[in-house]
Amino acid sequence: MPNSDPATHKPQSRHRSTTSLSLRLLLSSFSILILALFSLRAIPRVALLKNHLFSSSSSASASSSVSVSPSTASTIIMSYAKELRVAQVAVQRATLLTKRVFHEKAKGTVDKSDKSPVTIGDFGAQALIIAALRHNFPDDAIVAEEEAAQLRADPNLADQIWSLVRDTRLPDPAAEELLGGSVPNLDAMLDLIDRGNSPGGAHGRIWAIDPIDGTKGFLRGGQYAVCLALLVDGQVQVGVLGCPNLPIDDSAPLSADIGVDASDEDGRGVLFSAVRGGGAHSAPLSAPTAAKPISMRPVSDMTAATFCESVEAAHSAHGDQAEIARRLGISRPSVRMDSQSKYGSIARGAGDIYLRLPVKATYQEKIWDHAAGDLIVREAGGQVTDVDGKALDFSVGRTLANNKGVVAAPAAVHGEVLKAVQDVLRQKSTAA
Ligand SMILES: Nc1ncnc2c1ncn2[C@@H]1O[C@H](COP(=O)(O)O)[C@@H](O)[C@H]1OP(=O)(O)O
Ligand SMILES: [Mg+2]
Repeated sequence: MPNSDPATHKPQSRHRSTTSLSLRLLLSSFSILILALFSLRAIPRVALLKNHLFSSSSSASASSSVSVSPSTASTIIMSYAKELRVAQVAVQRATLLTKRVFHEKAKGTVDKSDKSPVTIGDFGAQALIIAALRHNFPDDAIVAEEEAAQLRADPNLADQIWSLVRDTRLPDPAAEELLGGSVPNLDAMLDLIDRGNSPGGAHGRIWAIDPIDGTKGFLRGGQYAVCLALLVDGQVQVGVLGCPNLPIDDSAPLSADIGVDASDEDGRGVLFSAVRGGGAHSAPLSAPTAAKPISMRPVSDMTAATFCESVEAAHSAHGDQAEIARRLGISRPSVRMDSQSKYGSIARGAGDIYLRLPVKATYQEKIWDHAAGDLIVREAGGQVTDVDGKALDFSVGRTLANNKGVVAAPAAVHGEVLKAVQDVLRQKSTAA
């Protein structure tokens, strides 16, 4: 029996039935595709699949980002939309506190057990960020740099921090409400600070916080950053860096003196953020939602490249880094600045390369010093590895125990930079 049109009961032509069959086939394949896309979207690890499919093989196991269409990027960002929003606003609020301390002559500095400095700004910012995370994601683990033991033994110091935490509020009531509002009292503040004691690891959701990265820069009046990242099963999925003393303007040149006598006035204060697979963005620190995409600058002429390094010679080997730059033919002097501001600066193409060669063989980098910056650079088109060409491994605890040093550069030239790093290190070990 030929098919008949139910409306007219007239027999349909063969051509029409073939067309409708193809149309049905086309429609069902389309629905399967849509269903597949939706189920991927339901899994926050859609980006992981994308990175797996497209990951660069130019340098060992390091992964770098690839460009995706704006609609794919926004789908990926949607997977972590709440985490991103909370992280951005939590960092913004914490910088309101750090900026107050930055302008004080006395910053309530004490030495930690490892002799590194910590200020009332570090403790206060950590309390505010953890309060926001606990309010929104009570089941997530937290790895944060500071602990409250010293404050419990020093009520005067604890009081100074409490008055800062109590009085720091975002001007936008809705944003403040998103973060859960004020911390109730001093004891609650101390407990919050101590909530950052997770051992880290390869499983589950773990936030990594450095409340003031570059404390030495903060004390000197240089660059510093408030850093927050979300790791899921050991992979960085969200990264946010608040840099109060960097220019808002992504195209502002990286002046040689950017790391000294910094200020947070006159067009300064930038918020970098990234969601894995969704690209990297920057926004004024005062307006986190006004984010614009950023990308690394292509390096067509290595001699004109700008490389960034720590101010502190104890944190990275200036001599080795100068030799690497010489081998690469880089003619400009390095730009020195404290903190993960270096990652943000190369991610937006103000600089090109970030080198962090180990000074002490035994030092293990901390995950909170790199997680956000690593993702932001990779999402801006960069590649980040250690000196052996391995991707930074955030899955082994509070430190990057499987890595030595950091080499961050645009993906296209990372191999060339890494080769220079390895040549210099090989030469040094042969000479020793
Ligand atoms: N020997 C070291 N090598 C590398 N990084 C270090 C060393 N000692 C301290 N750091 C860390 O360097 C970070 C600052 O980096 P930068 O030099 O890029 O500004 C700080 O978080 C600091 O950690 P800590 O806070 O424990 O002192
Ligand atoms: Mg730090």
